[in-house]
Amino acid sequence: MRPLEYKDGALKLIDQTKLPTQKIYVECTTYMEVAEAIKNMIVRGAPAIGVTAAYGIAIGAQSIKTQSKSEFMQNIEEICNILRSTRPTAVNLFWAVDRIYKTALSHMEKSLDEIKQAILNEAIMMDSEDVEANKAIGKNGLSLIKDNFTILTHCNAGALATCDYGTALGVIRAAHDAGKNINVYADETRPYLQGARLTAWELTQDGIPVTLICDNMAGHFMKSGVIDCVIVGADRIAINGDTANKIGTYSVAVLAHENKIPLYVAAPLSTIDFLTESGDSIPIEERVSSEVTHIMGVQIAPSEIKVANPSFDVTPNKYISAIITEKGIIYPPFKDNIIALAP
Ligand SMILES: CSC[C@H]1O[C@H](OP(=O)(O)O)[C@H](O)[C@@H]1O
Repeated sequence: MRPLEYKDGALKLIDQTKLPTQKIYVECTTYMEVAEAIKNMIVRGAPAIGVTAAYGIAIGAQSIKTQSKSEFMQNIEEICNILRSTRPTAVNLFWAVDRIYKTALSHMEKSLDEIKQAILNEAIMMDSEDVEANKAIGKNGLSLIKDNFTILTHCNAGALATCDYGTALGVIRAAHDAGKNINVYADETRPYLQGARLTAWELTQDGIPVTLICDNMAGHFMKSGVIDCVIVGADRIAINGDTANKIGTYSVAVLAHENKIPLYVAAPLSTIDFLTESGDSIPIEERVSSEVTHIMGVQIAPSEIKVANPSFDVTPNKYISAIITEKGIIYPPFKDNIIALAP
């Protein structure tokens, strides 16, 4: 199940704001439409928004008419900055934009048409690399999942958050396909309900047993011995292992720690920020109030109410048992073991 598909100058996206009741698509033919799709969470999820931005630059490059290479690169820089400005927390976005920009620079001796093609080829390569990375994450995570495990997950770190297969849900898919008879408890994940709307939908589509719970029920099911482990995705992992993920992950992590339940982060290396020492300096996106005061357009709070809506929080490394990547499982001491993987 892929959230995005590039073909002949257009990027077709599943409109994730409409799932699960409607599976409709949005077609982006300009880089501004791609930027709006990321900003408005038509496409979301750290790896997915990175590759989406890469395709956005490729589409933008095709529209640049100048025959001057310096003007072309100025235009590319403007497009990159617009895509960088869409959302601040997922480091994959910045990693992807930087990789495309460097691709353009490394082909400067070529013709403009060849540079445009090189940019598109790089975006296509990043797309397929992400899918392969997710399948490797799934395979590497298998050793942590015992038969008959009940796994709690938060938000959606599934195929819809990546280019396919998912990270946290990649481990869950791999365990299910390996016949481990696992079942999943999915937090609804207020306020945007990625768990209720997306994870529950994905796992149901795949025939993986899933129970939807409200976020405030997670502690009860941990304390009562239902949950065997927690697996979540990530938007930015600092080199000391502190991890930014969907708001509510920190609460889940503290509850898991209190109940001696392992919490695993599943993420590709493109989610590790090798320039950030700790979670203290990870920017946290603040989103619009209406995401809290309305559910699917239905008002549930007074219009004039003051709202705080941080879209992510940071889980300190002491609450994380291991980080599952495509290169293998990273255990504490995270800083030494993460730096060893630095490009
Ligand atoms: C596979 S990373 C998914 C990651 O991104 C989500 O955030 P959002 O839905 O706001 O893009 C959430 O933090 C997931 O864990």
